Amino acid sequence: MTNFSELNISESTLRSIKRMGFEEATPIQEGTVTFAMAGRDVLGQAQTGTGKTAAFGIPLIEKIDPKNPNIQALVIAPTRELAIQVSEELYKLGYDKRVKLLSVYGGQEIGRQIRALKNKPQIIVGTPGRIQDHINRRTLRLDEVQTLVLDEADEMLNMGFIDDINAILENVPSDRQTLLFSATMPPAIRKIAETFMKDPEIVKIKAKELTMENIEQFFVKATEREKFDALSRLLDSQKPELAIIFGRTKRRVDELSQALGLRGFLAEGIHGDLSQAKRISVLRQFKEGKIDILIATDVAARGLDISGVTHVYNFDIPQDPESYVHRIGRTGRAGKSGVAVTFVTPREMGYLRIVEETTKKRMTPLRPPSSEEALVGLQEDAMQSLVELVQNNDLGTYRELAAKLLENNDALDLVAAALKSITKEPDATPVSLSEERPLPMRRDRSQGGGGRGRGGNDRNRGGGNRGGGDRRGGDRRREGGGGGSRSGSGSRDGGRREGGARREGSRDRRPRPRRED
Ligand SMILES: Nc1ncnc2c1ncn2[C@@H]1O[C@H](COP(=O)(O)OP(=O)(O)OP(=O)(O)O)[C@@H](O)[C@H]1O
Ligand SMILES: [Mg+2]
Repeated sequence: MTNFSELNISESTLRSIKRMGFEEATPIQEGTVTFAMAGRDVLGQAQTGTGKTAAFGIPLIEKIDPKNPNIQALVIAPTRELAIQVSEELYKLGYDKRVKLLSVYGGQEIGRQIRALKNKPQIIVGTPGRIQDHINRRTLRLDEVQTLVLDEADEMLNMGFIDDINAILENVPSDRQTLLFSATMPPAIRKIAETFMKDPEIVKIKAKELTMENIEQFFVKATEREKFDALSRLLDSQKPELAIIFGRTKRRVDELSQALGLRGFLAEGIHGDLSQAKRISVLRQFKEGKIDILIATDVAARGLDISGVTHVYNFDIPQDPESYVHRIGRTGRAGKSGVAVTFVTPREMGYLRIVEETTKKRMTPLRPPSSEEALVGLQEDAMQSLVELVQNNDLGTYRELAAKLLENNDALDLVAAALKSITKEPDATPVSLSEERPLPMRRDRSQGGGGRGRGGNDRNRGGGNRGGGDRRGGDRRREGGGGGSRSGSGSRDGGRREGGARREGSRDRRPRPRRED
């Protein structure tokens, strides 16, 4: 690792970096900063959680002329949450230079954004739909933009944002510098690079595996019906500090959060049908540890940096390996360790193997504890805490109470009763989840081309309405934003697609909505 001071970075930015607590530059930062500060376009790939934001953020901040009141840099991100997070990181990086910055995304009142735009921000971070909306309203002028960043460009492509991005770029000078980043580089990214970039320098951090080594990866083979009990026993035994559970559809997320709530877990769901305010508040509670389990569709999988996520559970195996990489990458960030557990039904095993081929890493089979084993584990915890209390030696008046109890009771019975009362016995409250249809049988990635085989027939095969799920999650392009446009924000985009729709309720055969939705 290299010290930031060796990278020709100005004093003010170095001060900001230091304040952020970064000591040494990560490899992607070293490579990107060097090439980007020399004016080159950069296509950057490095594993999840390795600091790609600052990798583009530092050269971007360095290039801003604080005396120039125009918008000099534009950062486009696929989801609202990510736009907010990236703008926070840029704000910190640009703090000492007094750089002015604004984030614009769907679901937030557009009038407020228009007023804020009049304050002459120098950097805009936003989601594609809302940026375009501002361009159409002539409230955003991009003709002085010198740096363009596409964070998670392949995801934006998957979400169907290509037209929006093309339209945005028509308003950005062609002699700009373009920086493009992701942890995965599926084939489609090459097309984006050719379309949007000039002779890009590819900064690819070589790693044996696509996923981080410090994430332990397991899989649990279980039928659809067994999955929930297996999950709740695993949560009891693994006791994650903060966990993210990914589900395939919005319905799934809602049902899982209710079911986990019934079993006494502090869990909340997040997906694109929730209002923006709700999404932000759930994320905040999770970051503050007020809830310890976040259940999400892929909306949270891209780029979100929440420190302290110890476990990621894929309650439903993702359809494509790239999603897997981004999902599990929410743990094991910035050098920390993490655990990822993927549930897979017997007929989905082919998907598991495809994921393993892509990541070049085998997952270890894991058998969740039986309910008896789970009970034993929890009883051991109870014993441990009793022993610790004894060792702490501050039982005060409790000793007198104990002496009184011992006058009329058997000592063994008393200790057993104390243990029983503090053991958190596994909660077997019955819950009902609608069954998700397993992914179609598939043993190879023959769809090629688009990297994730968008809209492939097998994705829709066997469609039909099951348990009402399609009514809620049927439109894969709308995930992430429906709430925004319907909540009367006055925006045509309403953030309609921001948030990772494509895999949610994708069994609907309805044609995709046009972009005015
Ligand atoms: N040089 C550094 N030293 C220490 N911590 C760092 C450094 N650079 C970044 N970080 C921290 O590491 C975490 C992950 O960074 P970031 O979100 O930029 O990762 P990423 O590579 O973009 O991941 P993803 O692929 O998931 O988007 C952040 O909390 C960030 O503040
Ligand atoms: Mg990132």
